[in-house]
Order: sequence, then C-alpha cells, then structure tokens
Amino acid sequence: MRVLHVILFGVGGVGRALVRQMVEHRSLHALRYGLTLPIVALCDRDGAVVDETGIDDEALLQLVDFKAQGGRLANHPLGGPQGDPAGIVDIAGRDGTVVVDCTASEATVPALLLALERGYKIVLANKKPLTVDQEVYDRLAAAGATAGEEGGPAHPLTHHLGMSRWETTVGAGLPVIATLNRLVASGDEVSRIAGTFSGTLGYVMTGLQEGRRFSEIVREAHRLGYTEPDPRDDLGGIDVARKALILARGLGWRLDLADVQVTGLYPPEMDSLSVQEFLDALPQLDETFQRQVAEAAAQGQVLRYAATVEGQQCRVGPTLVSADSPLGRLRGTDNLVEFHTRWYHPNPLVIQGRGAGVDATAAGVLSDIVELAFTG
Ligand SMILES: NC(=O)C1=CN([C@@H]2O[C@H](COP(=O)(O)OP(=O)(O)OC[C@H]3O[C@@H](n4cnc5c(N)ncnc54)[C@H](O)[C@@H]3O)[C@@H](O)[C@H]2O)C=CC1
Ligand SMILES: N[C@@H](CC=O)C(=O)O
Repeated sequence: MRVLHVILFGVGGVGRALVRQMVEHRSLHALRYGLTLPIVALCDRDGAVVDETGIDDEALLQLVDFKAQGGRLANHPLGGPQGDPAGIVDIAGRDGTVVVDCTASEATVPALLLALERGYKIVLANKKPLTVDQEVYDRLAAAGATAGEEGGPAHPLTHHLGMSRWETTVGAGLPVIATLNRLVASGDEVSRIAGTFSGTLGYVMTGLQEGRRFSEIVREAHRLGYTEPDPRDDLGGIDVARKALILARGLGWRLDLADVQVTGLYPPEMDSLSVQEFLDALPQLDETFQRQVAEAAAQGQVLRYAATVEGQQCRVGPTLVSADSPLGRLRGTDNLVEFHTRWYHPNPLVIQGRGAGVDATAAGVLSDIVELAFTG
C-alpha cells in the first residue's frame, strides 16, 4: 500500500469538507489506487491535533464537527496550542508527507518552504503564498527542480513535475492550472487568458440580474462559503487579482500583486470597518447596483466582473457585456476561463463551471493530493 501522510493547515469550510471527503473515499483510494492517506496533523489558527500514526476517522469526523460549531483545536481534549506552522511540519513530517494549505493566510509560507526543503510535497487552496513576493513564488514553484542555466531559479512551471499542486487556487475544482501547464509544456504560445474568475462575483452579478438586492446576495454568498473570510477580498477585486497573478506567473511573467490593475466594487472608506460592520453597511450600496443593472438591461447588457491576462499585464474589474455573450449567459458561481493561444485560435480553449464552493474545492484539493502520491 502506498502511504502519503497528510498535514492539514486550515479547518474552515474547505478544510472540513476535505477531511469528510478523505474519510468517505478511503476505500476508493485503497481499492483503486492502493493508496492510504492518514492525517497526521490537523491545525487551525492557534491549535493542533497531532498523531503520528494517523488520527482515526471517528476522531476526525468529531473534530470537524467541533470546528464547524466554532471550537478551537487548542481547547479540544485531543488538541493543544500551536503558534508555529513550521514547527508542526518539523515534528509531524517525515518521508512521504504532503502539507495541505486550506488557510487564507500568509503565515503558512515558512511551513510550506520547510516542507519543500525536507522533500515533502505541498498542495495549496490558499492563494496568498503564491502571490506574495516573486521570490517566494519561485521557491514554491521550483521545488524539486535543478537551478536555471545561470544558477537562477528553475523554471516556474516545474512544480507540475512532481512536488506541488495548487489547482484550486484559480477556478476551485476546474482544471485551469493543469490546462495552463499543459499548454505551456507543449510549447503552445498563450497570448491571452480572459474571463470571470470569481464564484462570489458571478453569484452576485447574476443575483442582481434576477432583481435581488446587492446586500442580500453578498451576505448569502458569505454564508454559503463562496466568499473569502473577509468578503471585501472578493468585492474589492483583490482575490481575482491574485488569481490573475497566479496565471501570469504560471506563464513565467515576473509581476507582483501591485502590478495588477484592480477596480473594486465598494468605496475605500468601507475598508476601515470590521467584517461584521461591512456586512451590516452593505445596504447603502443596494441602490447604486440596482440602477447600474437596470441601465445595462435597457441596452441588452449585464454586469460582470472580468479579468484579462495579456501582454505582460493583468487587469480585473467590472464590465458590461451583452446578455447573449458567453460571459453574459453565465449563472451563479460559474467561472469561465478562455485561453487564446497559437493552436487555440481564433476560437479559444474554454473552461467553464462552478468556480467556488467548499465541496467542489475540497474535491479539487483531494485530486491534487492523490495525483501527488504518484509523482516525484
Ligand atoms: N471557499 C471556496 O469556494 C474556495 C476557497 N479557496 C481557498 O481556500 C482557502 C480556505 O477557504 P475557506 O475554507 O472557504 O475559508 P475559511 O475562512 O472557512 O477557512 C480558513 C481557515 O484557516 C484558518 N487559519 C487561518 N490562519 C491559520 C494558520 N496560520 N494555521 C492554520 N489555520 C489557519 C482559519 O481559522 C479558518 O478556519 C482560502 O485560501 C480560499 O481562498 C479556493 C477555492 C475556492
Ligand atoms: N472567494 C473565491 C473562492 C475561490 O477562490 C471566489 O468566490 O471565487
């Protein structure tokens, strides 16, 4: 039996769905792939449960229920405090370990880098480690590869070869990163990537079209687990900007988050509010959106939040499109990603489907883990 020991950071919506799916599919993985995936550490923001033999399934399910009710692992009878993710990798890691990041925090970066230094594998749903400094991206992406020709970093697509996966960082469970990597690996020339990359903003825009109030739809998207922990990351465009940057860096472009041109959907004075205050203040934006959507509808148009990666530049922001266009016909959390390339021309290669949701995302993370068990 092949064994991959799992250290999981983040037991929020995606992390909990992942644990449930891992437990549910244990026999599938054993019978079909001869694979077992013991979870040796489960970590939240300030606590952890560690068991080097693998936390048993009954305890895992109990722990995710405890987390769903707002519990902290530091206070659980099986758990204890932790303030240092790299320390967890140090004590719980061993040959054949995969570190899975389902947080929305930069605090995991040292743990991920340590994991790669030790020869462990990594899977990220978290976009932040990939969108901080270019140097961190290079180290995460180039793991396991030899240095580039002048001793510089190895090519930033080498993660595809075996040590790491971050498929769900763009388009949740949709195969966007795998497609990008395959296009690049084949020598195809990607000239433009465009579309709508946010499940939350798709849900909001199509909800507005149905005549619903902006505030009501955003609160619902938050409750359903589509938004980032702070929904301003979605509404301000920074989450889509991160996705655009991940795609651009995947093409080998050397850009930073500050280089992405971002237009947000709420006024900057709302940045100083707490998350709850922001959610409470949303009705003040209802009328503006209602008017914009009505004006657009009168012209046969709808509002979408679009992204473009082209000519060494990334741009994200609201735009009006024909209600009859591919973007205009999208519904709910669906994303649409077009790859315009030398071989996919004039018609682009298109990926479309659910782009947010904890179950689809967790399933994407689980596929990444299973794939990594057979690489490297
Ligand atoms: N929800 C979705 O549809 C999708 C989410 N993602 C990404 O997956 C990640 C998780 O998303 P959700 O589960 O929805 O968010 P969430 O807010 O429900 O869960 C994140 C969890 O990480 C924990 N955390 C924060 N810092 C930590 C640390 N240093 N160590 C351990 N745990 C820490 C938080 O306490 C929280 O419980 C995010 O990065 C998000 O961008 C990606 C694709 C789709
Ligand atoms: N908040 C994000 C979740 C996936 O990355 C979105 O709505 O797309």
